[in-house]
Amino acid sequence: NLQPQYNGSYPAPTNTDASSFSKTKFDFVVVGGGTAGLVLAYRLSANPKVSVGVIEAGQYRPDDPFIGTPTAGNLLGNADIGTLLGNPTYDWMFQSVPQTALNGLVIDYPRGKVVGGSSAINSMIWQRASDVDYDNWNTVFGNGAGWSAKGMQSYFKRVESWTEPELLFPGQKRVPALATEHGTNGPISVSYDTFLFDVEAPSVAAANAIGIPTNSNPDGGNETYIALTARSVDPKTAVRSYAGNAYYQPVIGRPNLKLLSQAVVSKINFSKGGKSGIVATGVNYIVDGKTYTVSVGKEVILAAGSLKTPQILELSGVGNKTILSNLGIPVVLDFPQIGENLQDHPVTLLDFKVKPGVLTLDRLNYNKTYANEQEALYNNSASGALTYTEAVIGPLPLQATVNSSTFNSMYKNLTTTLAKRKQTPIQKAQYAALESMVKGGEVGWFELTVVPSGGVASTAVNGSNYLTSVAIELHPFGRGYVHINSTDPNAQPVIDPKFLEIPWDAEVLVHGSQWIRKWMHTEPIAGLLDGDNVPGSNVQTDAQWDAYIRTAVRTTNHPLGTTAMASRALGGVVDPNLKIYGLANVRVVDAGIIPMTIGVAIQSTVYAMAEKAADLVKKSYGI
Ligand SMILES: Cc1cc2nc3c(=O)[nH]c(=O)nc-3n(C[C@H](O)[C@H](O)[C@H](O)COP(=O)(O)OP(=O)(O)OC[C@H]3O[C@@H](n4cnc5c(N)ncnc54)[C@H](O)[C@@H]3O)c2cc1C
Repeated sequence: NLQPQYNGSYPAPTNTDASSFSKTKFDFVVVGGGTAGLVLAYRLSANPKVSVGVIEAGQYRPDDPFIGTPTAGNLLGNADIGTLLGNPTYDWMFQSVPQTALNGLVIDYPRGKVVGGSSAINSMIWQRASDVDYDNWNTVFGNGAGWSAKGMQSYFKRVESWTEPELLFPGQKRVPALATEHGTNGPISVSYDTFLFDVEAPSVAAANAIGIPTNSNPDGGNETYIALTARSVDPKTAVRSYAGNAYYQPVIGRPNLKLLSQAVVSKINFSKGGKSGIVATGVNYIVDGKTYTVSVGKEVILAAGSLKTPQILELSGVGNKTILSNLGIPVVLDFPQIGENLQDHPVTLLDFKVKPGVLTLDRLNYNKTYANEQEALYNNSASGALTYTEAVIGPLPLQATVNSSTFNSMYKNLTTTLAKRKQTPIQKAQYAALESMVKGGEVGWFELTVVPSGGVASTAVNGSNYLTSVAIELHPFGRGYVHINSTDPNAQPVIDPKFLEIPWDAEVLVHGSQWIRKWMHTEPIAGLLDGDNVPGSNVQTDAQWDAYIRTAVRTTNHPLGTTAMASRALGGVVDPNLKIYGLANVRVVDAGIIPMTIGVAIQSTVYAMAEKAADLVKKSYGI
């Protein structure tokens, strides 16, 4: 067996316990041992003179095969296939409030609750956005050149140990520039699928046939069009590479790094009135129903994720004073922008029947002999179907999926809608940037994907094969929020992504879904399919598609923006050093600081941002 073996039982012990942790005064307390939090822990504790304490609500599960095996966990973030999502050992299992524009539909919001956070349960897709997305962080949001695409590039490389692809898609060339974009000595292994099913290459060829080229270097500043997508998987062992095994396991022995697992942070404690202003003095956390306090020497770093960091701030008295006062929480700092500006990529689902004999992932579910064979291959040689992650992904400019008259009419409707809305300063800046981006066609607006299985858009019939295509809107205009409605730190926050509340967002998904159907009816993929499944071919007109997608919207699991990095004038929550305005020593380092959605899946950006944050923290203290 190629997997490294942890021979003990789960949850595995870390290197501290609740009581000894509370007796230590750490230089830095990191709240959340997830994707970004563990990058901070790894980098800051590299200096033996710096003490770092990490508090993580989930368990420590080194070498857990459900986390490690690419297909065991999940293929698609929001699908109930697999063992990680909807399983309280790994997942916070949040849900949105009923979505007004989706006839009250409630959206499942999985979030990693384990050492490694969401990187332990995600779909492992590894993408980098087009330059313009990061350049906006510099110019539109006022954060300076360090946050531009150029300023971030060395941090993307610092994360990665990249291995070049073995297989190539139709239309793909080996370009040396792909290698120079990537790092080769970083903690996260980045590689490509070595096993594909029968539907990927024909799908790419069909897209090529209708004018969508293959992009041989999607990481070189232009993400658009179809690529063989990289993934965070170790190519030698075919095991998921994530914050837990890449940024924590190797440094568990550092005496100056303590990670307390299964502990829920309930509050940051502040002192007020001194010349430094509002200073965080420590953090409260709950283990087995008992509350402990740990003190902090330098800083509290919040890395609890975009849906939990605002909750911790609000429970600590930092947030909208009306929300806090209604719950009887004493106000430390009135900060109405905390928890606002929630953005996410909405996705809608379509599936198609695949002809008998055409290999898809479904065979693992209904054919025990095949499943056993593939399991043996995985265990003995790190190969076969169990190594699979989604490979065909294409962020397309909107103009590639709709004709110019449709584009012009959509754009006109958009400007009319926006003109009627009251916009906050950050929304004004975002909408202006989005309008210029969509017209420029430099970024992906609508993303196509191929999932070689059923069970996502509809219930799979045993013995049948499917192709699911997930249609994602990459730069939505909808803006939601996450806030508390309870003083209980274990209660889930109120999450409202406001999916499709701006009609443009629905139109993008309607036209995108129609494009996907056209694509799937194009050879050579058409010859492998047995017709539309869900929605059926009775769905034809724009109005019928609109009605369908409002039943089929899910999250792509990329919530962000709830503690946005932007200038004060725009209503940002953190400054370009990721420090919360108005607090002396609290930083946020998680997906919440990303000010606006980017045109790709976000994990590589979260890692790179956290690497940069570690440098910023070190610089502030000369360590
Ligand atoms: C199901 C799913 C699929 C995804 N697929 C992809 C993909 O394929 N590609 C991609 O690029 N991105 C993907 N993403 C998104 C990506 O994984 C996340 O955006 C990223 O990992 C977020 O990192 P983070 O550091 O902000 O938060 P997280 O990694 O979620 O870390 C937050 C940590 O804080 C802990 N925590 C929270 N509250 C408390 C508290 N009160 N006390 C103590 N600890 C606390 C949590 O348990 C968690 O470990 C996916 C996400 C999910 C959930």
